[in-house]
Amino acid sequence: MAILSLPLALPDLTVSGSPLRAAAIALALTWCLRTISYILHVRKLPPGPPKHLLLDNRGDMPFPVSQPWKSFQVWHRKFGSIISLYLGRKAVVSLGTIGMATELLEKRGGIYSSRPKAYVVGDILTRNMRGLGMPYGQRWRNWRALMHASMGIEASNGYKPLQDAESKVLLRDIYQNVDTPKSHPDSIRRYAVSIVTVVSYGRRIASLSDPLVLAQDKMDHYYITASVPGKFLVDIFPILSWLPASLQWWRAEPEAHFHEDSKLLLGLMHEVRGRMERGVAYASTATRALEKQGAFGLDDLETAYALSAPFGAGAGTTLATVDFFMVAMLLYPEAMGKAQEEIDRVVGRDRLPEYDDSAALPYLHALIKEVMRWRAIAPMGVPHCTTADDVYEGKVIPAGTTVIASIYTMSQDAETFPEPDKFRPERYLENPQLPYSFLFGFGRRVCPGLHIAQNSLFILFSRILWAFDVLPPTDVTGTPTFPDPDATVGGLVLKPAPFDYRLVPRAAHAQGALETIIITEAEKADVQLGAYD
Ligand code: HEM
Repeated sequence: MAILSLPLALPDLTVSGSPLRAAAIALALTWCLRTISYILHVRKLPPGPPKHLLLDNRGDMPFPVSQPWKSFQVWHRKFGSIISLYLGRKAVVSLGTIGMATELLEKRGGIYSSRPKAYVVGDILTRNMRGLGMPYGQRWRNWRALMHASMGIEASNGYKPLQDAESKVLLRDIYQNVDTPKSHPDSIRRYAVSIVTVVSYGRRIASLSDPLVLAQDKMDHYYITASVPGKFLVDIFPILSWLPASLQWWRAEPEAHFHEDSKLLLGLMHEVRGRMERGVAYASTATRALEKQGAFGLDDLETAYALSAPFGAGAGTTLATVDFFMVAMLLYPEAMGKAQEEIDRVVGRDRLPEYDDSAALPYLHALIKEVMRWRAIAPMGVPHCTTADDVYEGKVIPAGTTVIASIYTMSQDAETFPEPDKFRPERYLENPQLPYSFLFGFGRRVCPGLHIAQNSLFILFSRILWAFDVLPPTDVTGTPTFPDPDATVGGLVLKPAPFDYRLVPRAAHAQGALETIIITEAEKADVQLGAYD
């Protein structure tokens, strides 16, 4: 086991006077031992920016600390496709090519599939029961088996009727509000949220003010706030976690949230159990989990937390991708025109695009891939963590190292994607082997929701482009305003900085005909969706 990750023993509290004094001695001793182990390891790590004894590498970043993926790209160019650095006392290894990430995260997945330890959001706030951050091990395997059962290709196909109906409702929302384009993002969010709540609980969301949405938003808001580096000292100085619980001054707040969240999540799960007992539950991750709770090996609380994964990981990611789609359509109208031309040719004017049209729309598929590559919404994936020491090309990667797939660096690699900053769907037509799945991560932790996500993107993009032109807002003089494609907000998941767009019914459609199709289809969808209310 790596020295860096040795669970160092606490000094005997009974012989050192007061617990506080003992804790201070423990802190000092640990700090010394950690520093020694750091010096021993540092030369064996993969290359990277200079390692300092006291400071980490944040001060060396060529880009603002809030955009580490850009600094990683610069360092990959300078030091190679595998680099190391320090964030706090934590060794971080970044992988800058798809090949390298496949080699380590996939082929050596047995030791590269955990998540970095999170003292507050992991140990206290969620008791490590939220899937995205769950440490590798039996509980994660149980959880992941449930995710596969409810989001594999076949199960995902089962959600297509829902995505079909919800996207019709969305088209009507957009059509009826063309004059208030600022309402479109909320309409699209309602779509995305409704999909993940049906996936989790078999229950659709008709309005964003649904108590389920408000409660989950509140829960996720605290999770994100508590994850901000620096919010809790213990995440920077983990040895503080050795203090007796009664002295852990930071503990009360996340503990209280844990109890509140557990109540909410158990309540949502019991609601499904009740519907199952009454024989009115729609098939979902919850029904699958509860039908075979023993087989999945998850108790009630673990099951309740497992069911929260699609909301946390699936709504924001889909929305961010739709936002970048809008940005790309505004900046590259010729690509939008080509996709519309293909849709018109295949679908015509008398009906909406359907999933059955998928195979006949290669340009649209290329456009979806290019949106995701051009502005990767998860520029550093979700960090993995090693569970054993490893040696790669003579360099040591100790157990407990945070391992990042630098998806931004990969997606902007000019050798694989010439002129990477250009939005050019044609590149995926010219070379159908061009990588794309890396945008969903690597190895055993690869995104389990990727089929659901792809099905959503297909039906949303095809129908939006069939019905509307994406156009920039204009001022009183008619001058258009375009978004800056490099202005982004977020960290783990990126989205464009706030920007405006208009969705204008296409002139290609006779106005009355477009309205008739959109309204008639949405009315049929309302009836279908009644089953999920
Ligand atoms: C365009 C949309 C999406 C993108 C780009 C995306 C991307 C990712 C990435 C990069 C990861 C980390 C993989 C790794 O650790 O190597 C991930 C994990 C995950 N995603 Fe997605 N995702 C998307 C949509 C969704 C959807 C719709 C769902 C659910 C309905 C979902 C559920 C999850 C879950 C539960 C994990 C955690 C997996 C684990 O830790 O084992 N994602 N996703």
